[in-house]
Amino acid sequence: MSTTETHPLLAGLNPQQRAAVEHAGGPLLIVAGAGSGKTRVLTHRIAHLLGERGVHPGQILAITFTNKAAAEMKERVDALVGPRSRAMWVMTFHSACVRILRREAKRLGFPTSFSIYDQADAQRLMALVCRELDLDPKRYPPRSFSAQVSNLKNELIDYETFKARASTHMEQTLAQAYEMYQARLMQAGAMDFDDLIMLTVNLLQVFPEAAEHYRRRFRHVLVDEYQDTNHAQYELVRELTAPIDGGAAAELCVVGDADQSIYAFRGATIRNILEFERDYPDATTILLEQNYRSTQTILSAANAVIERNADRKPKRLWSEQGQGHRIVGYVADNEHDEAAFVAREVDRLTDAGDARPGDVAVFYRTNAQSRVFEEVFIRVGLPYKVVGGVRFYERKEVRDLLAYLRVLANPEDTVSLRRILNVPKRGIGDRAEAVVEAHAARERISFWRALRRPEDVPGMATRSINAVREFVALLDELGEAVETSTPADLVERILVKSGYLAELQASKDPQDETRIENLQEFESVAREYEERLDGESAEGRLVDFLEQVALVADADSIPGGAKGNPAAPGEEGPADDQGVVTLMTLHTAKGLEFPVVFLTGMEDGVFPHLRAMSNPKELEEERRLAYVGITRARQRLYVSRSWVRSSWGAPQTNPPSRFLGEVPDTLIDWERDAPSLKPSAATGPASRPGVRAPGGKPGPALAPGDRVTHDSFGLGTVVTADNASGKASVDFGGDTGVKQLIVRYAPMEKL
Ligand SMILES: Nc1ncnc2c1ncn2[C@@H]1O[C@H](COP(=O)(O)OP(=O)(O)OP(=O)(O)O)[C@@H](O)[C@H]1O
Ligand SMILES: [Mg+2]
Repeated sequence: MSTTETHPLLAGLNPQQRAAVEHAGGPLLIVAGAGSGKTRVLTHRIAHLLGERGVHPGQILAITFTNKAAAEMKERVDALVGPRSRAMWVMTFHSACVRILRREAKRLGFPTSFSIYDQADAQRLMALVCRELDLDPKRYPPRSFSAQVSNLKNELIDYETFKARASTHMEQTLAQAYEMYQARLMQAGAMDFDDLIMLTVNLLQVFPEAAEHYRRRFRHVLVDEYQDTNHAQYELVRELTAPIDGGAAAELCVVGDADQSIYAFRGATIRNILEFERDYPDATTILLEQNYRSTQTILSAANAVIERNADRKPKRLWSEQGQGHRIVGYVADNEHDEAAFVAREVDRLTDAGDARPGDVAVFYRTNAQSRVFEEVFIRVGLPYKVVGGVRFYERKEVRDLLAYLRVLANPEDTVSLRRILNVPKRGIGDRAEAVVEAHAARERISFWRALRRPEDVPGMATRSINAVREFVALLDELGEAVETSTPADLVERILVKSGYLAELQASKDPQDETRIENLQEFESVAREYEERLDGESAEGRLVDFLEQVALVADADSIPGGAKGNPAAPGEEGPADDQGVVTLMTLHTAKGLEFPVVFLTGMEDGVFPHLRAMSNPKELEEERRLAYVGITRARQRLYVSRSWVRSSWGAPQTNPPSRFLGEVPDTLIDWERDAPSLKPSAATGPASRPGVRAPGGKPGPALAPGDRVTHDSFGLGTVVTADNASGKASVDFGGDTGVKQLIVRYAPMEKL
């Protein structure tokens, strides 16, 4: 590679990558395995468009899958081209659609300030609809209806179409619920997440002027993680890149890896990538084969696993990074021991100067698995953050506050309005709510309009009428402040004027203290939003603020992000920062990379997920998820499983994950390949050299019959104790029953 004539932008790219960056004209598909630089090609391509081809940033639409990925891509482009990147749309499908729909909402019969219902809101609304239709929740579970409607929308099937072809009774009932659900959304001036995509596609299909506008605007459309687009998103891309009158279509560049498709359950279809060439006959395809991320050992493991999937184009990734470290395996006694092992290893790596906490990621299959890691990490003082999962925006108090804000932005938002009707308690009970609802339905007026004239509602008690009047007056008063206040000031006003804060402050429940902290935290979210406006006035920005919140509150939300936690993991982190360990699900890990990765819970029934084990198709999806997990690691990979794991509070033993068996033995060093808990085991991990306890503090020596007191479980009696392994089972009686504890980590004292 001669560097003398190479533009700096193109240095650091291999010939295939360079070709992809320089390609001009027809559609471009880049298919390649993990870590081969697909995302890097996208960012460099954008920089090249701006720098070499005179493209204006406003003409670029770059789509990523998660907010996190969008933020990272923006950062990378920013580093390459500077503040000019601001005019560019680098965002998720959902964010891009919101932007389009805000401008065009009127055409579709929605107010410009339409609300966005996330999954929880959508499920709530569906539950209301099912109740209104008098459906037996056992036979017609609202959650399942909500999921099915979501699937239909991902396939761009509206309720009319579905109704016309519904044949079974079940389908007809679903069609009815779908129709009413849409009507209620429309009345509320709200869209759910799937509507954002579907309605944008509708808009582009039904209004040629609108379509023309966006096709002329976006001359370059780039999509990362294309393998995870669903049908609706696929159509959206097609619409945006259709030829314009008397001109050419926008340039389309998509990158993806069929082996990393992990969202089939959300309607993503690998078809989109496998058949791109058929759908876009003049497409150019570029393959990338060199992996720049991982050691050969890690790649070999990933290749060995993914090879088991049928129907895939074989490809072999190679790396120039050498074999590197072998994979380290660990069989834990239980999930606490597994977490302790991870904590210990992180300690060891940091002490040895081999890694910083910020270099380390811990992956697990389901959100719930984070809790034990959190507990153990807190106990040993290992700093961490959870990405996704523990959802700040799903906490009750945060949702209540959001509901207030949404009602102020749009009082027709009935779901939100009903949520806060009696929160804090103000004497508007279920009965009053029900009569208002019935009245609204009879008079064909909105809930809000009915609420404004409580004296007209038949069957309302005088006391309720007064309570409703006060509530309406409160909203009117708050509503007057919307145009003149900043979102953070509005938050404060709501908390004070509604009495919400006072109620929490008066409470003796320690949980309510946490609630207050969360509300404070929310206020800082609003303040941070205002700071990001860069001097622009924040007054009257409620709708814009809510939109941003709705989007981060989506599946990949980063709760810690609101607190300004250390920046993104990996190469982008500030150099002087030790960072913190990142905990996340495998799904969230997509597209990211870390020097050190722990793949935990490698057990059949956990990963692969129990649900997937009897279904070959789903099992293949789980295997792709394993491939995603393994290929996040740059230098070191750990795999662990637990001998016993509690499931619904009861201990359960799972066989090792079949994916472990698919990794060649020669690649793994088992630090421990059997649990220490087996009845006859005389020596435990504590007695082994090289296995240190973090903190190193031995627990109290226990014997059966000893009395102990535990911070959470209270008084208990030791049933069995194995002082060599440091494990004990303790009977706490009552609902708690017998618990398996690792004595040195348990917040427990011997009496
Ligand atoms: N030509 C190159 N020279 C040096 N480093 C590279 C090159 N191409 C990519 N890399 C580096 O390799 C790593 C992986 O790249 P990138 O994240 O773009 O891969 P990807 O194909 O998008 O992976 P994934 O499939 O996991 O999304 C990054 O750290 C990137 O900077
Ligand atoms: Mg990528």
